Amino acid sequence: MRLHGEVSFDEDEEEVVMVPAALSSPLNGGAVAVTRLVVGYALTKKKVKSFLQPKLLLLARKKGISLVAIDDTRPLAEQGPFDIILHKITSKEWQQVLEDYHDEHPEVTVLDPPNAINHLNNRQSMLAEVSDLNLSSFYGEVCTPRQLVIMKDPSSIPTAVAMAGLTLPLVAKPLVVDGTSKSHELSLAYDEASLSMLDPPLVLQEFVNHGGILFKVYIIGETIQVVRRFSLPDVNTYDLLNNVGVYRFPRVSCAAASADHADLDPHIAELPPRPLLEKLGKELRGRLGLRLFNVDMIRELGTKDRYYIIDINYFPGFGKMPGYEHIFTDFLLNIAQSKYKKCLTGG
Ligand SMILES: Nc1ncnc2c1ncn2[C@@H]1O[C@H](COP(=O)(O)OP(=O)(O)OP(=O)(O)O)[C@@H](O)[C@H]1O
Ligand SMILES: O=P(O)(O)O[C@H]1[C@H](O)[C@@H](O)[C@H](OP(=O)(O)O)[C@@H](OP(=O)(O)O)[C@H]1O
Ligand SMILES: [Mg+2]
Ligand SMILES: [Mg+2]
Repeated sequence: MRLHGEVSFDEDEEEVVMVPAALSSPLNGGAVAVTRLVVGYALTKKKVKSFLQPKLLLLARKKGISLVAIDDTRPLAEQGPFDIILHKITSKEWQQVLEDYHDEHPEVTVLDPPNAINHLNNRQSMLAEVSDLNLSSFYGEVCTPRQLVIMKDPSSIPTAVAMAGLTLPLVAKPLVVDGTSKSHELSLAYDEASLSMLDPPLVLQEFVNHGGILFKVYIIGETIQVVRRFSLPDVNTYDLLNNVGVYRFPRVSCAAASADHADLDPHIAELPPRPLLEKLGKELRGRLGLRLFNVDMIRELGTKDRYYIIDINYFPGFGKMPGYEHIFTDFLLNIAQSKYKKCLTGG
């Protein structure tokens, strides 16, 4: 772990060494460590507004964490030094800058590695990582809806869906997830013929009735927090028989408005069991190689413990999580602590 090297003397003439937060114990020679953790961030304006809220900035400062904006008009190598780089920029140029920087500075923690994030930028690879989870001994079964990727030729979609045996209705989702509003333009298709009106590349995912409530499972390192959100309403047989066509629907479930206090059927609103979420979080961190993400999970209507993962988001709207400022600052400090311990033990 690199010390930040700023040595100064406080009023008691006690040597004070500016070091990363991990070095919170007294240094040899009696110098008292004044801890400081430098976190460089590369985020969009929208993300800075939603994530770097005053309560986070204040608490970070109290905990000795400096959050420093990375200037994308200057070479990254001329900025810093950083202990951690936090980012959510999708451009290939930025990914290359970050990878080159990390080659030169392996001691800097990158949250999260671009090649791991890329898995979530495609709705096929996103769920491929979780299609074979075997968590049934942990209070429930977690799977993914059947889906079909369509790369081109809209006219081929009805036949492809019939051949794949997918059950209507289907949710049509852009294949690429790149942070643009287009990647969130979803539609619900009620009949096969109408599918030829869709615009590939896309993924067609079987719609699973789930009582109109979705569970957002936020994961920050080893911390897991689940909230309820309003979701699309169920589609019953009558709806299917009396509707044709493909209908765009607005972004649902990412609104901050939680459904946690709504008057809901307990069978629908009951949260997934904690042991299941803990096991799921551990599995996904390992499989995805990520520490900052959330999972959209639904419970199939009428079942007690059959869950579907329908979406995974990198660095989502943590600012909507109750108490996120405490969770996130502790997460950053824990990274520094574990690096410091590795330094001490040569681990
Ligand atoms: N297979 C499905 N079955 C039932 N409902 C679904 C399914 N897929 C999506 N939905 C509904 O559509 C909403 C949006 O889907 P999804 O989360 O995949 O889109 P998104 O653009 O990635 O959203 P965000 O990233 O903002 O969470 C879900 O919150 C849920 O309400
Ligand atoms: O925290 P939830 O409720 O899940 O909402 C998030 C969405 O799931 C993400 O898809 C958004 O990220 P992108 O808009 O970059 O895809 C993300 O946008 P953000 O990165 O601007 O916060 C959030 O809207
Ligand atoms: Mg979602
Ligand atoms: Mg998403």
